[in-house]
Amino acid sequence: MSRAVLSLGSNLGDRLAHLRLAVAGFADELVAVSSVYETAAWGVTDQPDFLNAIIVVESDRCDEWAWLRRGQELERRAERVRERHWGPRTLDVDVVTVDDVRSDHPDLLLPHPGTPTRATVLIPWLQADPDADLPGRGPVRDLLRALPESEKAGVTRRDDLPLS
Ligand SMILES: Nc1ncnc2c1ncn2[C@@H]1O[C@H](COP(=O)(O)OP(=O)(O)OP(=O)(O)O)[C@@H](O)[C@H]1O
Ligand SMILES: Nc1nc2c(c(=O)[nH]1)N=C(CO)CN2
Repeated sequence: MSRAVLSLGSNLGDRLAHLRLAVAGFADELVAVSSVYETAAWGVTDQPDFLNAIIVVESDRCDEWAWLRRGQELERRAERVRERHWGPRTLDVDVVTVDDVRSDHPDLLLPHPGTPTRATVLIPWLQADPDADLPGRGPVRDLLRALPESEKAGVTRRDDLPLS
């Protein structure tokens, strides 16, 4: 059995519809789903706010590469156009972790290297799985506690935007 944590993001077009498309694409494998969070853009900051969420999925038919391919297929279905690094996108599906798998292959870095510093990942992940652990780095709860308040301030839970 393979268990993956996937980060969903959208800041173009109908953002909620794009996240819902991703959740529907993993409907048969869903174990946990966070709320939707509205988040100020990090990295490239002159772009619209994102909606972000975390889903936890499980299957005995997927390995880490299959989870990546499934996410990329959903990005294509959302008509994502790659224009700019860290730029606006209809749908981003990042593989945050797959069990304890470590990978330094550039096409699939695991755990996803941005995870420890991204409140946009850690906050919804902790909600979806209060016992979450980032392999090699420890409890998500502790990583989140270590982040500056300024990083967390831009992350707002939006329970008025249900994923299903
Ligand atoms: N853990 C991972 N999850 C998703 N894509 C990954 C991962 N590790 C490496 N990649 C590679 O990253 C490339 C796409 O990156 P993308 O344009 O989505 O990056 P980004 O989302 O803008 O930035 P970031 O990865 O820092 O969030 C793909 O070629 C994909 O194979
Ligand atoms: N708030 C927020 N900002 C971002 C995000 C994201 O998912 N949320 N993704 C990016 C590229 O992956 C760049 N910036």
